[in-house]
Amino acid sequence: MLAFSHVDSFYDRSHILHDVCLEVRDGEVTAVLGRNGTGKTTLLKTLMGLTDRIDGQIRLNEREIGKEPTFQRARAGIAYVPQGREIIPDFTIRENILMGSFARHDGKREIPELVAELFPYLMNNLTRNGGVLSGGQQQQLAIARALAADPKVILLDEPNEGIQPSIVEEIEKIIIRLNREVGLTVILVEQNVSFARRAAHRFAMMEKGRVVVSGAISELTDEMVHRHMAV
Ligand SMILES: Nc1ncnc2c1ncn2[C@@H]1O[C@H](COP(=O)(O)OP(=O)(O)OP(=O)(O)O)[C@@H](O)[C@H]1O
Repeated sequence: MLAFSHVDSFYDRSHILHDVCLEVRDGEVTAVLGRNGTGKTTLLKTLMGLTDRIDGQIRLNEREIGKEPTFQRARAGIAYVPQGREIIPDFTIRENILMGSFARHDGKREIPELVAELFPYLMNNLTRNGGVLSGGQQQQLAIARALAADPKVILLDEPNEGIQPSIVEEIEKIIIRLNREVGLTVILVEQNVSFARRAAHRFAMMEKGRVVVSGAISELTDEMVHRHMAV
């Protein structure tokens, strides 16, 4: 169980998250929804320790991680796939994947079997540079890098943004497999409500830095989507 308890989060003096309470259950997909600029990315960054300051508590099982540095949270099993993917263009595919392995708790520096199984294209092109890949391939690479940390929880920030429609379905299938077959806990920031409904067990809707409604995905009504997501 991952739990935010009355969390406020800041960039310098900008107060972005307000009194966020949220429980993310083990083995489930939790979709974080809301309009642009409502704090979804900041929620993930706060969990990774990438904002400047927080008040409140973040617990991973019984451990309070809210004041720990980012690398310790990564070692505790939380992996982050950022919006925009942040691939290192001049590093090869192999090097980009192995970057994730530095967060492994057991010190192994290897490409996991799971990555080979999920991403045959990457495995067949390990010496190509990350920068020459398409958006969809870079998204796969960013997920592979996260998996190289052998995480228990994976944070995905709009994984289908800017990706060709033909590849979107592939990425969606992989995300669902990571949860249903591999057993990873997933926090998915998503604008596509239809995918969120298919993939997620629970949802949290954000508005102006607050979680305004949350619950089982079956409780997400069209009226809520309209009220909190229509532009
Ligand atoms: N580094 C930063 N310094 C100051 N303010 C920031 C910073 N990053 C984001 N913000 C502000 O925090 C608020 C929430 O942004 P955030 O990116 O978390 O929203 P979001 O819901 O993920 O939106 P999007 O869908 O556009 O990514 C916005 O008002 C944004 O301008």
